[in-house]
Amino acid sequence: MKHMRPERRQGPSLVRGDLVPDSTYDQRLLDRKGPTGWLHEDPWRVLRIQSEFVEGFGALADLPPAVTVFGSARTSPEDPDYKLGERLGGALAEAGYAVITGGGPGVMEAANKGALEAGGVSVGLGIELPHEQRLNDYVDLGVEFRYFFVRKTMFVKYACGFVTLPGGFGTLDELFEALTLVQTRKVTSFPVILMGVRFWTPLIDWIRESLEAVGKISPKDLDLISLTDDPDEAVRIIVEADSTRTDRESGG
Ligand SMILES: CC(C)=CCNc1ncnc2c1ncn2[C@@H]1O[C@H](COP(=O)(O)O)[C@@H](O)[C@H]1O
Repeated sequence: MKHMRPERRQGPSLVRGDLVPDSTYDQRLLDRKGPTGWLHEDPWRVLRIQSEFVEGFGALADLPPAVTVFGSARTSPEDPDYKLGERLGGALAEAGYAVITGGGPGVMEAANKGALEAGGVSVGLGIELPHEQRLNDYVDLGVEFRYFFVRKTMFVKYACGFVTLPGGFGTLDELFEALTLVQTRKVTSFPVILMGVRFWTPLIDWIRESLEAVGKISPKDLDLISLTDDPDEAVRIIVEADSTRTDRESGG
């Protein structure tokens, strides 16, 4: 049967009938007075997301081995956790690791400060948030992201381990994403270290009693988490995992 309906080829797509628009993509692109809604439509967003990956990969590809540090944005410089973050950043830098954080205030700032003052590479991967905010002053290499999921890829791709200090929802989200990636072997020889024994012990107990005890995780999954208050111990765990990975990759 012959189609009498109007039709239009649009690149790889064919549209007919009521789906044929009044204008073409080119017209809309070139019409400076036209609507700007397309800037916020999904195909355009895909390009923006792609560009965020390209920018991130480009900025971070030449980093030395790095460790990502997570923790509360709300920790004040007087809080002992801030000191802990600083000491950790310093110890990582002295061991030759770049320190990556979310670039914000609190624990992120503390870890960046420690790394910078110890002469290390201090990296902040910022995120666009509803309230105005800038990268903390101790970031030497900063990349700003619009999309959380792109930024999270960078946290994992350019690190050989995660250290998590006390924090809230953001920190827990990052911690459990890391654990899931290790549990499902998307990343291997990748230590996940919790610092702040008093803060984390109730969570570890809950995981043991409410997840492991009823089979929601396997007993060995708990071994994926290390718990310490000592920055040097955290560094030692990372160095050890690093050499295991290097041995494996070189067939040793
Ligand atoms: C004062 C304030 C709330 C600022 C928020 N500014 C932020 N800047 C950068 N990363 C952030 C920020 N808030 C949350 N995050 C991300 O989520 C984690 C902290 O979230 P939370 O404070 O634990 O839940 C950080 O590791 C970081 O990656």
